[in-house]
Amino acid sequence: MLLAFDIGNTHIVAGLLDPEGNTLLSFRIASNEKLTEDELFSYLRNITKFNEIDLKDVNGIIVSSVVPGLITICQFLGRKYFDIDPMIVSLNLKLPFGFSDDLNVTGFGADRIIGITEALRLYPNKNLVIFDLGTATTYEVLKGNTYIGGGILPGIEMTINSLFGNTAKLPKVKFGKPDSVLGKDTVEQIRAGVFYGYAGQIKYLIKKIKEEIKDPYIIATGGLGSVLSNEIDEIDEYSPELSIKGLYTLYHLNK
Ligand SMILES: Nc1ncnc2c1ncn2[C@@H]1O[C@H](COP(=O)(O)OP(=O)(O)O)[C@@H](O)[C@H]1O
Ligand SMILES: CC(C)(COP(=O)(O)O)[C@@H](O)C(=O)NCCC(=O)O
Ligand SMILES: [K+]
Repeated sequence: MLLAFDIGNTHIVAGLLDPEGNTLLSFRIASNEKLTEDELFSYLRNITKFNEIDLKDVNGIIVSSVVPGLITICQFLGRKYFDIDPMIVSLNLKLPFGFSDDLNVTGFGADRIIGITEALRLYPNKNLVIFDLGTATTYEVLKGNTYIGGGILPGIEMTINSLFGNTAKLPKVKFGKPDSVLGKDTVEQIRAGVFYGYAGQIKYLIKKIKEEIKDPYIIATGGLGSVLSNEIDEIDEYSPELSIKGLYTLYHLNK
């Protein structure tokens, strides 16, 4: 059984996958740099116990992280509780894709590597666009199995938080599809502006990307992707498990 960690700036998504790559369990905990390996293990132990999964069956660990400090915690956990040195996702691993020559990929996010890896396994013969809507939103553009470029923009909740944090009178609102673009009070007007404004940003980005590559298949993932994907018909698929499955695929490519 593979223990996989997808560590983002808001959440750690942990997954346990069987030898065939089926997800037996996945859970989320807050990305907190003060987390210790003992706390992480206690979450893991309690949640697997509740789901009647035996941690003794863990025979591999892989970690994708965009929070450097939390990589170390996963390494301590692997060594202390499993006697396993976790595989760390980076550009040094064997990847199922390459980068076009004009790119400088220094510091390329590990979360982006695993999303691309899984999207390519699912759709090996298509031009691909992957939107990962998390703390930040990223998009990746692939021509066949060559990464030709992408983008990064503030995540949806970051947009809401910055509106709330930088104004005296605006409340923090919950992201979601409002009834109308015409908000009838302050809260509805924030929800309308953020929801349709963010959808518009993604739609325009897709329009511009389609000027660069022909007939791309467009996948969205990330915690904030589901409600937005339903609104944007250019998005072909919302795949919440893309990252965790990408960790399984990458692990077996490098084991
Ligand atoms: N099951 C869930 N529980 C809590 N938050 C969720 C859940 N699914 C999605 N979210 C939303 O996803 C956001 C985090 O998305 P995620 O892709 O995990 O971010 P990151 O990878 O940047 O840490 C949270 O801010 C939350 O709004
Ligand atoms: C852009 C990101 C912060 C997104 O991470 P997340 O929203 O999952 O927390 C992450 O991919 C990252 O730290 N990237 C490094 C810079 C780069 O990929 O070029
Ligand atoms: K992410």
